[in-house]
Amino acid sequence: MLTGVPLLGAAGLARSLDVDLTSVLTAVIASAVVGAAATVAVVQRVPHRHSVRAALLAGAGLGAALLLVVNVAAPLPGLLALTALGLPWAVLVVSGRAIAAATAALRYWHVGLLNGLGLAALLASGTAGGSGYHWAAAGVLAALGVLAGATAAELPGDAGWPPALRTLFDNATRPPTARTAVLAQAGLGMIVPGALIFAADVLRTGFGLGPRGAVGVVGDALLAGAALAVLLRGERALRLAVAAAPAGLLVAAGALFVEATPATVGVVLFASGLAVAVGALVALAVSGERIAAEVLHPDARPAFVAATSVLSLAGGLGGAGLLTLLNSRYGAGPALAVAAAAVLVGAGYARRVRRTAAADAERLARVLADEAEVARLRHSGARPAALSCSGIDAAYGPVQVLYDAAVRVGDGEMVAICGPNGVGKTTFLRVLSGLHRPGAGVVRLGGVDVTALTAPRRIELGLSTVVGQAVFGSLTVTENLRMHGYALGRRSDAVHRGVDASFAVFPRLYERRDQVAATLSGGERQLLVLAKTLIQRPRMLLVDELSLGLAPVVVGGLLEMLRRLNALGTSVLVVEQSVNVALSLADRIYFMEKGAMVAEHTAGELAGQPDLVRALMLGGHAPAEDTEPAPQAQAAEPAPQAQAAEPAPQAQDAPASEVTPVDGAVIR
Ligand SMILES: Nc1ncnc2c1ncn2[C@@H]1O[C@H](COP(=O)(O)OP(=O)(O)OP(=O)(O)O)[C@@H](O)[C@H]1O
Repeated sequence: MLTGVPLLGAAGLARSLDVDLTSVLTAVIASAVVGAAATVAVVQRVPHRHSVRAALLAGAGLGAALLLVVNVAAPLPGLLALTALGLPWAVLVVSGRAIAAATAALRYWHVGLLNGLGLAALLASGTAGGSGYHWAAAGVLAALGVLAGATAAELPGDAGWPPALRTLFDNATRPPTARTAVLAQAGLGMIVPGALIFAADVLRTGFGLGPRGAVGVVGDALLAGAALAVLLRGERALRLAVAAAPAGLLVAAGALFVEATPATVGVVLFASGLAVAVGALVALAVSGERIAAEVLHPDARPAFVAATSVLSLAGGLGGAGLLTLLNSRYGAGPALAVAAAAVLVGAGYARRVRRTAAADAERLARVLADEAEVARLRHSGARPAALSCSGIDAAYGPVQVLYDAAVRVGDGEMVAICGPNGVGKTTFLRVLSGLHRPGAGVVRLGGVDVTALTAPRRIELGLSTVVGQAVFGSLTVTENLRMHGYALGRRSDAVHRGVDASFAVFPRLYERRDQVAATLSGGERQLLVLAKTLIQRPRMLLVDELSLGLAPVVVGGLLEMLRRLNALGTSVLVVEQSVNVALSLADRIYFMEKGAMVAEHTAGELAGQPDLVRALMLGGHAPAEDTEPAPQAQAAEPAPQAQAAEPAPQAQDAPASEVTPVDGAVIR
């Protein structure tokens, strides 16, 4: 699969290797199916299930035995199947290991793959003419793919089956360093596999070698490249490889122009140039991957390996097509020279990787330290925070909105986030609930890292979000509640129990149980939205601007309901523009400014300190001596001031004690 044999070059290949075209295409398809199915199976399941691990190892062993047969009989399917089956192995060795061991394993997998390709090519050139593709072998390969798929399908998992490719890439590319490295694979993949296949053809046509001789020279070059890839280590390899890869390709291209030299010298020159280029490119890929692996959380590494492989395949197909095209139009030498230039451009990623790696590694260190803390808490019998997140960056296209944002909501705690319009509060909640993908950072629910999980999975884990007043207007209150229960996949008796529990907490809704939701007042609709969360019995509730657009008297009632939910054991995080509402509700308040949390205070610290509160809301920072807000903040940022100073409909400036709930009790 990694080799990504070019469909466009298949005809030339079939000719040069004396294998019929149908066989080549069948081999490509069979290998792609096996590789994709096995990769996806491993990526999704293996880190968690030992039995699957064993099954896949057995499958890979079987595949290896099969390869011996296929390699001897037909070289091309052998090469393809080797790479297809090699990928899951790589994922296996990388998953769940310490960084050093995983990166070493990754490195040697690449080297092993190169050696395997070289040996298979030599074996083929030494023992076989093309004898056509064995249909029986294709059947076994396809069966292996089905086996891998079936193994995965019967197991429960996070991403469902088939898993979304988007999820795979999302998981693999969260830190910028990993993103660059994954994308670079498309560029590198363009050259490596394409060049090999192309080289065999050039050796046949340019130097007059027979199919066995051509494949043999490529095999030699690959073995030499493998040796070079071992020699080029660490970060230095990035710099060396950037120079060596294009140089190697130019030497190979040059060999084609030196017509005066005996053919053997030309072949040696060509093969050595190819070896240098391939070895350097592999070293480049591995170094980039190694650095990326160091900044990736161990759980994300399998997805990373799979994503790089998928892009290599895409690059391989594109690159081989491009080389074939250039070769047919302008000849082999110019094609190789263009490839060298492309490598030079593509290799610029090395510098980018080095630029972002330090910051990403620092973030990962913080994440791992958090995890260690969660593990320690669990060990000591304490319950981890209901919700915690750190290092959250988020953007809409090129516009970054959140910067290293972090909050923590303890088990059973009620916490608020306050801040002026447009600072990113809603975006932050969207990140927490899984509706917006963060550029960086980690979200944990009850100590479990949910950053890579979809919104529905987070709901299953006990997270619920209240945004707006989303109800079905044509359905009654009871029907709305039931509908929500069924949508969550609850059984009928559980739904009925949930509806009864909601009515017990919200008697006002019980009174209107047969009224269609469209005729409810705004506050009642909001109550209905809150009641829906009761059916869900969330462990953690996120609430966005509960008070928005509602009269203070209605807001008071809603706040009381939130308190009841909290008393029933639900931890709550509310986003509020009104500090008074936040103060009347929360144990702690975070203040947000320009996408970052700039202050955190307990409600007790803020009580009776209006100047401090005003300063925090206007500038996001406490005044030095708890007096007037900093004058320069006022002068420098007139817009947020103006926005915040405007009284909100829910009487933002009214003291908390003046907010009266529906039932008549005074909220404090
Ligand atoms: N879908 C989007 N595409 C582009 N930019 C967006 C999008 N949604 C929000 N933004 C921008 O991101 C920034 C933060 O918006 P967000 O809604 O998170 O802020 P907020 O603090 O919740 O504001 P408010 O209190 O007014 O609801 C704003 O500048 C907004 O214009």
